[in-house]
Amino acid sequence: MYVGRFVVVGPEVGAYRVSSRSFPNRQAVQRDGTVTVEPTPDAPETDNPYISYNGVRVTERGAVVGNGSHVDPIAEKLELGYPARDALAEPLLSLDFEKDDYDTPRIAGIVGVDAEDPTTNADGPGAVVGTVRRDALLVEEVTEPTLVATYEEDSPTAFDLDATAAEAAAREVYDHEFEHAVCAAGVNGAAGDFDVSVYNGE
Ligand SMILES: NC(=O)c1ncn([C@@H]2O[C@H](COP(=O)(O)O)[C@@H](O)[C@H]2O)c1NC=O
Repeated sequence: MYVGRFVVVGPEVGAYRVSSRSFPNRQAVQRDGTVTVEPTPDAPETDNPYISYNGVRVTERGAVVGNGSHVDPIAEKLELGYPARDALAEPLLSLDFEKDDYDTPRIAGIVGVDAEDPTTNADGPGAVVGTVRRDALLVEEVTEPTLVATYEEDSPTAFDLDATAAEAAAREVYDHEFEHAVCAAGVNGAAGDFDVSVYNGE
């Protein structure tokens, strides 16, 4: 099954996988707490605005994962002190689904939300996941690893993630049977202390 890009988001571990039929020549590059999805040096030129972006951004109040340019404003709103639910919801709503041939949804999540955050019920680290599609804006707290993908699995649903560490999470989602894996990133930890890892296959 092809589900396109997907995130898995839990309170202390999360991951993002790029799967792609159209733009497979891409890699995940880590610089400190940021993972950028970008074309490989041998990739054909494209003017598609949706294929290069930061897919992970770590902040002091949670680690953001997602499939496009909304990751940056979500991280910035967290850093500004917005509650996690609102930091996730506002950029999804204002940027909306992608204006491509597929109306590709934007998907995102925040891992390791500070226990003080007013929009989670968690005593320890919390997590929020969301998507904006043509027909919905869904944003909710989750207490177990939860998947949302761009296609098919396009509403948050429980996901059986074994990994508890960033590197293992990146590998696990890369190796998942969903088709056309390209690259992946993993994150684990809690606010103020996150590990980030990327995996681009062998
Ligand atoms: N985030 C990404 O890495 C990404 N890769 C491709 N897209 C969009 O999704 C469309 C379909 O891509 P594909 O056939 O690779 O699933 C592309 O034309 C592009 O508009 C993306 N946008 C959202 O997922």
